[in-house]
Amino acid sequence: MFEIVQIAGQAYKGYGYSFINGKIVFIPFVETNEKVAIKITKEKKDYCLAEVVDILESTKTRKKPFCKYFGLCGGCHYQHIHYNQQLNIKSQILKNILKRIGHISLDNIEIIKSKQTFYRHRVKFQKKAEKIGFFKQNSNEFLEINYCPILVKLINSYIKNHKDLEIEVDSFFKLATNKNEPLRIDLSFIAKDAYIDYKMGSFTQVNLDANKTLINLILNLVKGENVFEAFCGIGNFTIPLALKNHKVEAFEIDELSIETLKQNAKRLSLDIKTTQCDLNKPINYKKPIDTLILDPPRSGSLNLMHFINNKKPNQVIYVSCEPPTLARDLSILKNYTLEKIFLLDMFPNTYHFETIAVLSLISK
Ligand SMILES: C[S@@+](CC[C@H](N)C(=O)[O-])C[C@H]1O[C@@H](n2cnc3c(N)ncnc32)[C@H](O)[C@@H]1O
Repeated sequence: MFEIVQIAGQAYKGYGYSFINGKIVFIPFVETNEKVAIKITKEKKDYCLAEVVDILESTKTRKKPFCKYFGLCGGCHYQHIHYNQQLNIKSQILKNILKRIGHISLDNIEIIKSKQTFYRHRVKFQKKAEKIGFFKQNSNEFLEINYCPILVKLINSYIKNHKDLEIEVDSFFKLATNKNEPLRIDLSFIAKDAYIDYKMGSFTQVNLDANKTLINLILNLVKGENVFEAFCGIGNFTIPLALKNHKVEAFEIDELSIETLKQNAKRLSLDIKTTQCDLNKPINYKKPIDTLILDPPRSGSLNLMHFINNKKPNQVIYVSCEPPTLARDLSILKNYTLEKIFLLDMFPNTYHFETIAVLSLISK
């Protein structure tokens, strides 16, 4: 049975929402104010999921998606919406989440755009027999692809030319860049000939252009000499900060990442103290901190919030890929004002984005 609804607003994770008999219904690939015919696909106690059967009235910001797999593939959520409107939606969603979960009201979010296609440098493919693909939207069903306009052109050429090779799916980029050569983050925009070499297996940012913007933003924001950096990975921020003469101590759980950071620091003759540790456990750190930077996984970091409340660094820079945990964590901080929030669109055409929150201590 079909229902006709008007889209009331946009929710996180790419959905629009509407209500049927007071119950919220989440619908992908729509935009606020559109009138659509939908079919309910899942009914839960508190909400329903639905799919669009027909668009009866569309918005002016709707456009034709540029990828033939859009709507089938689980990767993109917003190709049907003009880019500036995607940014408005993301910023509104961030504001709503900060208010609802963190009780934080904000007038201003500074939006930083990035390149809309061919930006992704790393990917995890699914493989079925000799075929390469992704999972379909909200399922484990395989979808064969021969092209992805979100991935960099190098990876696309690899899909075309080497489709029938036996490959480890998460080593795809390594193979595409010639077997065992180390991968590289170029830092020559900070210091001549500077770079970070790394191997597959550690976390790295997937959009290298937007990553440059992120590094520059952090370098411009950081105040003071002594920096405590939590969840440092392979040193994506650590090495640039040390190149700019900050005294950084970096903390991370992953052994390979810490080893990679150390090797890169050694080659660049940088004096960086690293600690391999689980930041969910109590942190014992006695030295003064001017700026604390954290870039946790999606789960956020309640433990770091308690550490910050006790330690009281002058400045906190929180880099987050998951607004709900960011909002939860910020609401716990005592004695800090939120100076600025940036929305860096690292993942155009998907619902994902990075948020950078800058806070300063009100009083010790
Ligand atoms: C979002 S990444 C950020 C890495 C780095 N800032 C970058 O830009 O590449 C999060 C990092 O946190 C690390 N991590 C996850 N859980 C952790 C924990 N409990 N303690 C310490 N580090 C952790 C991961 O290994 C990963 O390197």
